[in-house]
Amino acid sequence: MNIGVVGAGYVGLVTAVCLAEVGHNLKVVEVNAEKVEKLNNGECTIYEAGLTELLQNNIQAGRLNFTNHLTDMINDCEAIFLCVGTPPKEDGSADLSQIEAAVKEIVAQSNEGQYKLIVVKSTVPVGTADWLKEIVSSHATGRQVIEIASNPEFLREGVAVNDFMEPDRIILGVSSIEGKRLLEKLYEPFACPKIITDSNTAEVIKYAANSFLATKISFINMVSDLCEEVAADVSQVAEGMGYDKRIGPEFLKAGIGFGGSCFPKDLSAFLHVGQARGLNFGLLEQVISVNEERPARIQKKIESLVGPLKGKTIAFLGLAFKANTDDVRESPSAKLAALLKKEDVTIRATDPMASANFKAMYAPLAQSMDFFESAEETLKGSDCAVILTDWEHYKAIDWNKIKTIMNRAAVVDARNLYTEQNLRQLGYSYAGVGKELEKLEGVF
Ligand SMILES: NC(=O)c1ccc[n+]([C@@H]2O[C@H](COP(=O)([O-])OP(=O)(O)OC[C@H]3O[C@@H](n4cnc5c(N)ncnc54)[C@H](O)[C@@H]3O)[C@@H](O)[C@H]2O)c1
Ligand SMILES: O=c1ccn([C@@H]2O[C@H](COP(=O)(O)OP(=O)(O)O[C@H]3O[C@H](CO)[C@@H](O)[C@H](O)[C@H]3O)[C@@H](O)[C@H]2O)c(=O)[nH]1
Repeated sequence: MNIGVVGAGYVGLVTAVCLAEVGHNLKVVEVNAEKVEKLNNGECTIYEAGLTELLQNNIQAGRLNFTNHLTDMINDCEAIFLCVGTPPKEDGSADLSQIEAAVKEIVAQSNEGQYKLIVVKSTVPVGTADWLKEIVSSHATGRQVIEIASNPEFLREGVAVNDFMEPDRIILGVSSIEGKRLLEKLYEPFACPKIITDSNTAEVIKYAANSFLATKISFINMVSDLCEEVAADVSQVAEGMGYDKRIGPEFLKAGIGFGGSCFPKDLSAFLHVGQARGLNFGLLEQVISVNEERPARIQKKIESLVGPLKGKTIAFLGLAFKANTDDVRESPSAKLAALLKKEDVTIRATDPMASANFKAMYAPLAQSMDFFESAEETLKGSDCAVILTDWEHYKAIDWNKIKTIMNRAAVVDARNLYTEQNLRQLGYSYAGVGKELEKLEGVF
């Protein structure tokens, strides 16, 4: 099938590459000319495991290309996926201006008489597809046959290719037999449950899924605070809860809280959607509030190990909002850095993939920080190491050697990457999240 994608960001690029991989012909329109040039040369614009190889293979196979102009692709494609941004407005609601502009452009450029399905993959509030249908009918000049469908995306950054190729489910919010048939044919190569529904239901599924996952995280973070008070171990609490099939083990890792381009913005938007209808969505307010307190809690842990912060040097291991991505949107590291800078702290920072993005996105803050390539270089002369991103290779750091180059042997492990006993045996003062095992040492 000939398919178009609007927006070559994290979702658009992965969608296009993966749909090309299963045999479709993809044309991607992206406003950023630099991205288009790089992508057509087979250069991946995001760090995502396995993506570069698939990008290059599919360009070579002639199934994938990128352009700056909608006119280059619009009338060849039966389905056009919208993968543009839906960032938060100041009041927390979703800004749909990129979606609106893209739909108006598609309508303006579409040939008359030709059926076209616009598929909204961006995360949008309930009612968006219906609103877009009104825009289409009020802007269509003649006999364009343009339909809107909703197909929310559930991929996670870092494992996006795998998530796209082997999804847990596919949600198809459609309003006609023609739209349903087209999407079923398009997704035929994917063997997973497919839920065919209306667009309102599809839109609610996406926000509800993200809000539920974020609720699990804030719940375990709340419990982890209690564990610290009563000398219990949150990792074992999560394990003990997770074996219950009704709860499940995923998304129960306590830490510095959730970040990224999705959970914070989608929770705010879902809260806004509920409140706008006069409903009690206070549960989500609490989920957000627990999450917002996490960086300050980590700051307190640093203080508990090194004393007053003024004039101290703190080493940040990790700037990405989680491992295996170069994305720093809503990164907890930026929130902690802003708090520590108020205390006149020197921050030395490193990340294997995300330093450049961090410097670009948090320019004024980043200018007051020092960046290094390796963890070892970053830790030199520091008073405390803070593990902020759960990069696997941080597990292999030789902390025995590092002790000799740090100013003080102290580690705050905001991701519970290490076992406290090991670091304490090496002579470190150590604080994880949700475990004050010092009190239990010698018992187990
Ligand atoms: N990032 C994720 O993991 C993820 C997962 C699922 C859903 N989503 C949702 O998908 C949407 C996109 O997210 P993202 O992370 O890919 O965003 P992004 O900012 O990485 O990418 C959006 C891209 O669209 C381009 N763009 C904007 N308007 C355009 C237009 N009119 N024509 C062509 N290109 C245009 C931008 O230049 C940018 O490259 C959001 O609604 C997000 O909530 C994101
Ligand atoms: O047990 C956990 C799991 C995650 N996190 C944090 O939660 C955030 C989000 O993690 P994750 O969900 O893995 O990353 P995203 O790539 O943001 O993916 C989420 O957001 C996407 C955009 O909507 C959805 O498509 C995905 O299904 C949804 O998992 C990160 O800061 C993680 O460090 C925790 O603190 N504890």
